[in-house]
Amino acid sequence: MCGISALLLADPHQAAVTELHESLGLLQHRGQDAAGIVTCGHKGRLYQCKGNGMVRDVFTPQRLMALSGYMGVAHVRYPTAGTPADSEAQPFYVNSPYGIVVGHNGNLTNHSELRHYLDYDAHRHINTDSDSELLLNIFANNLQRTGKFRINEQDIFTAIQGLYKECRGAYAVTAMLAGFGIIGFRDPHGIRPLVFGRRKSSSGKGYDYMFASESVVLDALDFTDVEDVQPGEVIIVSKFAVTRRRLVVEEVIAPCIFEYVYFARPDSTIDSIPVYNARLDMGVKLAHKIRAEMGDTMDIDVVIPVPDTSRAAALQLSHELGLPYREGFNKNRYVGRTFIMPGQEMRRKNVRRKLNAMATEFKDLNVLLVDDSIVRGTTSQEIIQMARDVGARKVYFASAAPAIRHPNVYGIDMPSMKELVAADRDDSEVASVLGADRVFFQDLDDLVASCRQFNPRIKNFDTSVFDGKYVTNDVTKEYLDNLEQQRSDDAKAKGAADADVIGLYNIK
Ligand SMILES: O=P(O)(O)OC[C@H]1O[C@H](OP(=O)(O)OP(=O)(O)O)[C@H](O)[C@@H]1O
Ligand SMILES: NC(=O)CC[C@H](N)C(=O)O
Ligand SMILES: [Mg+2]
Repeated sequence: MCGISALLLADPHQAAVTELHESLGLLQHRGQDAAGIVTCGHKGRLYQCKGNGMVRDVFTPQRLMALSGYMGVAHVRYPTAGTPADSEAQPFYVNSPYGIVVGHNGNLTNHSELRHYLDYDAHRHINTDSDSELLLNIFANNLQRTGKFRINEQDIFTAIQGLYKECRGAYAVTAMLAGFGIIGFRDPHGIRPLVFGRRKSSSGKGYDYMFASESVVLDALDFTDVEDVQPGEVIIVSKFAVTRRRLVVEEVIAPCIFEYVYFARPDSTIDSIPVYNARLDMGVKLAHKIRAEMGDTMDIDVVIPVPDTSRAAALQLSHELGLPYREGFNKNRYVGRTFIMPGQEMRRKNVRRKLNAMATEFKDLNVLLVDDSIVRGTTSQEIIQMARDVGARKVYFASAAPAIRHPNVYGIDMPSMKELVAADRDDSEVASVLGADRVFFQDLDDLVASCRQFNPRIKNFDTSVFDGKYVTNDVTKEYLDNLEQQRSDDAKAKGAADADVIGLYNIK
């Protein structure tokens, strides 16, 4: 998952960079590998700073001061395609036509085809292995075809209409045309989120406009009239007007359900579903399942969350079961999310660095640990052991999401079935691998109901990691086999040398 934003200020003398930078701080949980901002100022000149690292590492005060201009695009990266190279940090830029900048959240499922097309037919040079650079060049190629000296909104709609036909997979995009304005659009299935809002300009004249992956950004920056960009919709904000059109209305709209389980911040609302409330309800439904399965044999003394994301579900679960809730694991606030870190060894070490079990909350007790999900089992395996080390008697483990048995191809880096601990195991086998006395997984229908109750207009979600049903029909067995070969941890470790490539973008 990545985080994206774009901002256009009504007053051309104000600087967008401060709030773009702030937006990245608020979206850091969506990508910890790279960060970048491109702004556009006087005479349509673009200013860029991007590279590998957390937001706090990439942007020094001096670098921020150099990013002048009243509009811009920003990005935090969690790679799902290409390599971890600095050169794949976003936003991406091409000079022709007009000067285009793009920030992409998602993953294209037909990138090989697009790469071939851009090379052989469109004759566009692609400098990295990133799928986002391909998306940018498809957009650029389609804009080029309009052949205009100066483009207008209709030309942009036409170019994105073409892109919708050509790019398959998941993409929420923020873009900027030099001197013209900013654009936000979402793939026709609405797999990845994007919100849009406005606020009165502090200059007293007109409105500022902003796009962001999550509503928390717009809330924090005092934007009002916040709404979701609709699947297949394009919103263009120029210096003079806001123009929007829903170019494609797909039969199946399928926002990624993993946003509600794990990715999004709890204080965000995505597609009219408040993430925190959905998580609370996941806890209620999971409690019902545990009660039904354990019946009179229920011997749990205490419910303990696995910080951070599971807290909401665990709290409500304990309430529903009438059991005490205790924060038995203390979290080191300076260690980021471990699931989105690259490489199993790094993830494993960081679980230990991040969470510390407090003996007083475990000693001689039967504990129920609650997490939002079990993916590779890295976290659960480590913390079950920690709980035992400090004297827990029995350790039960419950997951607010169902067992994850299939790869993700839409922007979460879970490409390899072999790495998923529940891929070919039943619940008791998973319990034994994790070292738990018993595991409980949420039922998929319950997870869907927890989210859908807040917006019944959404008939489907992308639940592919649980049921193997992919909303784009190009995800075949052959595709998944290839993905496994190219992006498993082992494959990525072999290509790790690429991480040193700076390419055209040198911030050092
Ligand atoms: O089974 P695994 O492969 O370990 O993946 C699942 C775990 O990873 C995530 O935590 P993470 O530390 O990334 O973030 P959090 O602090 O937001 O919970 C998630 O919340 C689970 O705890
Ligand atoms: N997680 C994402 O949204 C990743 C975006 C893009 N596929 C990349 O790897 O940079
Ligand atoms: Mg976690």
